[in-house]
Amino acid sequence: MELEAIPGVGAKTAESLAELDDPERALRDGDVAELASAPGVTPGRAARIARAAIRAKHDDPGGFLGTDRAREIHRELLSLLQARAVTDYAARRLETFYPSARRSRIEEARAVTASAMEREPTDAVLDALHDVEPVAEPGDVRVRERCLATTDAERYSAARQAFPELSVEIVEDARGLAELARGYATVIALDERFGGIDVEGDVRVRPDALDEPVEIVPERPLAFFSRNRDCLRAAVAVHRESDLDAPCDLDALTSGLDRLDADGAVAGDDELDRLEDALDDLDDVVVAAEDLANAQLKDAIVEQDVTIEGSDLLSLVERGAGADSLLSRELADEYDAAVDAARTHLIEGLALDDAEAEVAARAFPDEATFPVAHEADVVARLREDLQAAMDRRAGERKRDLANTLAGMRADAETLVRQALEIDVELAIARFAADYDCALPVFVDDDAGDPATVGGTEGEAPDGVDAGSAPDIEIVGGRSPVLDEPPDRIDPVDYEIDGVRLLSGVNSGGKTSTLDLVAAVVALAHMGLPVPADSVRLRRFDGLHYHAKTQGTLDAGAFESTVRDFADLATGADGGLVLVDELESITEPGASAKIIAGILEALAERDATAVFVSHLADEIRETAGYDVPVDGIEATGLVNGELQVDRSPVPDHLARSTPELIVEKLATEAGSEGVSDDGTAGSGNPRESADGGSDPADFYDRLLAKFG
Ligand SMILES: Nc1ncnc2c1ncn2[C@@H]1O[C@H](COP(=O)(O)OP(=O)(O)OP(=O)(O)O)[C@@H](O)[C@H]1O
Repeated sequence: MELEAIPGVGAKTAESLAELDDPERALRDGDVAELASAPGVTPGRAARIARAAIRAKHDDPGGFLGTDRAREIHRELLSLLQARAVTDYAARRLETFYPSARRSRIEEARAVTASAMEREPTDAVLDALHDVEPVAEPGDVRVRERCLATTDAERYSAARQAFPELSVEIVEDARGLAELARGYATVIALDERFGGIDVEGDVRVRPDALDEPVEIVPERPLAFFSRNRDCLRAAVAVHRESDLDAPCDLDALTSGLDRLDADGAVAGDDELDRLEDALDDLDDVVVAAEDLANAQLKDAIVEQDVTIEGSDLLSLVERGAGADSLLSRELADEYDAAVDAARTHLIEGLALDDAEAEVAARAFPDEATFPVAHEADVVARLREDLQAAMDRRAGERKRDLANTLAGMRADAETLVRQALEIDVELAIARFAADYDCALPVFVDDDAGDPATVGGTEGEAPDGVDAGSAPDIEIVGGRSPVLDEPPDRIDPVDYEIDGVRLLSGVNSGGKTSTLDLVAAVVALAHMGLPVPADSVRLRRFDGLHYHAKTQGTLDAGAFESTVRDFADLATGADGGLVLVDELESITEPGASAKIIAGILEALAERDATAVFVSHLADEIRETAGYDVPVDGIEATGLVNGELQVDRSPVPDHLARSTPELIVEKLATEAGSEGVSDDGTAGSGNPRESADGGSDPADFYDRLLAKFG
C-alpha cells in the first residue's frame, strides 16, 4: 500500500510510518497502537489514519454522517462502547469502527462483531486486561562488563554496528587481549588467529560472533522481555482466562519470565544468588570473623596463667618485642582454635564452595598475632574470584534464558496483540449484553440482488423480499442515547417505509424515536450490534439527522436552512433523512408549506425520511400527495401525567396534548352535570345555577374544533 495514497497522510507522516517494522500490516489491521508508535503520531491521529486506510481499502468516500446531530449520536455511541473497553488501545481501536455505506466494510466489521458476540467478558479476563498494553521497545541496552576485540579495522566497524550495546576494541596481539581481560569480566576476540591462545581471564574466541547475537549479547532479547514482563504475564492470563488460542507455549513463556528480573537480570538461580550474597556480605563477614577470633583469643589469654622464664622476660624487655613468639609458644593451641573459628565463620557465613574456601582460609594467617587481623590482599583476591564466578554464572544463565526466549519474541508480540484485540471484542460484547443487542439484518438495496448482509446467503431473511420489505423495521428497540437507565426504557417498535411524518403528544417520545432510529442505523452501518430484539434495514448512503432548532430562526439562518434542505431534496444521496420539528424555524403557516414541499421532493426521489411534526394536518393539506403519518398515541392522562404507548402507530395521526386535555375537561364537566342517581341536577344540565351557559358546552365546542 502506497502510504501517501492514504488520504490525510502527507510526506512527513508517510516517512514516520515507514519507520515501523511493518506499516502495511498495521494499516491493514487498523493497529492503532502500532501506528501511534511511529514518531510524532499521536493516538488520535493514528486512529484517523487507520480509519482513512480502511476507507481507502473499501473505496469508501466517507461522509456517512451528514449533520451535526448525526455526528453527535455517533460520538455518543462510540463513548458507550469505549467506556466498556479496559485498555486505552481498545478505546482507540474502537474509533476505527465508523458508519460506512460500503457493503464490504460493513461485512468486515461484522465479522469482528460476530466473534465478539460469542465472547464472555468474565471478571477474570477483564482484570487481567488491566495490565495489557502495547509492547514497548526497551531503552538502549549497555553492557559494561563485556567487550569485543579485533585486530581488523573492517571487522571493528562491522562489530560496532552489530553490537551497539558493547565496547569494541582494536588490539595488536595477545598481549592486548590480556590487557583488556584485566578491565573486562569477559573479552570476546573476533579473530580466528587468537584460537588456542592462553591468556589469563575470561577470554573467548568467537569469529562467528556476528552470526550469533544472542550468544554475544543475551541482554538484547532479555531487555525486551524484562521491559514487557508485566504486560506479557497479563497477556498470558488473558489467554488462559478466555480460552484463546495462544501463539506459543504459555507455560514455557511464563517460566522464562519467572527467571527474569525487571532490570533484565536472571532471577531464581540459587548459585547466582549465593555468589551475589557472598559478594554483598564479604566485608561484614570478614570483620565478624576477625572479631570472633579476637574475642576467643582474648578470653583464652585472660584465663591463662603464663609462666615466663627470666631469660624470656629479659629478651622481651631488651628487644621490646617478642610477645607474638611468646603467644605462639604458650598459646599456640588457643590461637589455632581462634583462627579456625574465624575461617569457619567466613566460609560458612558466605557459603563458599571448596575452591573459594581454600582462598578464604588464607585470609587469617597461621602465624600467631594478637589481635588477629585479616589479610587484605587475600580478601581482595576472594572478592575477585567471587565476582568472576558471578559474572560467568550470570553470563551462562543469561545466554540460556536468552536462547529460550529470543525465539518467542514474535509470538509474545502476537500474544499481546491478540489480548488487546480481545479487549475490543469484549467491549462490543459488553455493549451488546448491556443493551440486549441483536445483529441487524440488511435487506440489500442493490437492484436485482436480494442478498442480505448478515442474512442467509443469497436470500432475504425469513422470506422477506427486498422489494416489499420496509426500509427500516425495528422491533423492541431501546435507545442507548436516551437519558434513562436501561430497565426504565420502554421498547419501541417502528417500521419506516418511504417518506413519512411522525405525530404525537408532547413528551411522547418522538425525538427519542428519531434518536433510536439514528442510533440503530449508525450502529448497523458500523457493523455493530443494535439495541433491539430485531432490526431489518436497507443499506443507506448516509445519515442526515436534523435536530430541532431552538426557537424561530432569523432571516439569514432560515435561508441557509432552506438551502441545506434544497441540497438534501435534490442531491443524489440515498441517505436516511430524519428531521425533528422543522416547523420551529419559522411561523407555523409558512413552515407547513415548506415541509410539504420538502416531503414532496424527497418522495419523488424514493427517499427514506421521517419528519417529526405537530403540523401533520396542515402539511398533508398542502402536500401534493398523500403523506403517510404515524402517531405516538397517549393512552390517557393519569394524575395529570400522560400515559404513552411509545411505539408509533402506523398510518395514524396521533391526537395532540391540547386535544387530550380539552377532551378530559369536557368529560369531567359532563359527568359533574349529572347527579348521583343519574338524573340531571337541574331541569337543564347545560344551564348553570346563575342562568349562564355550562362550561361543558364550552369544552365540547373546543373539542369539536379538533375534528
Ligand atoms: N422509549 C422510552 N422509554 C422510556 N422513556 C421514554 C421513552 N421515550 C421517551 N421517554 C421519556 O420521555 C421524555 C420525552 O421524550 P421526547 O423528548 O423524545 O418526547 P417528544 O415527543 O419529542 O417531546 P416534544 O413533543 O416535547 O418534543 C424523555 O426525556 C424520556 O424521559
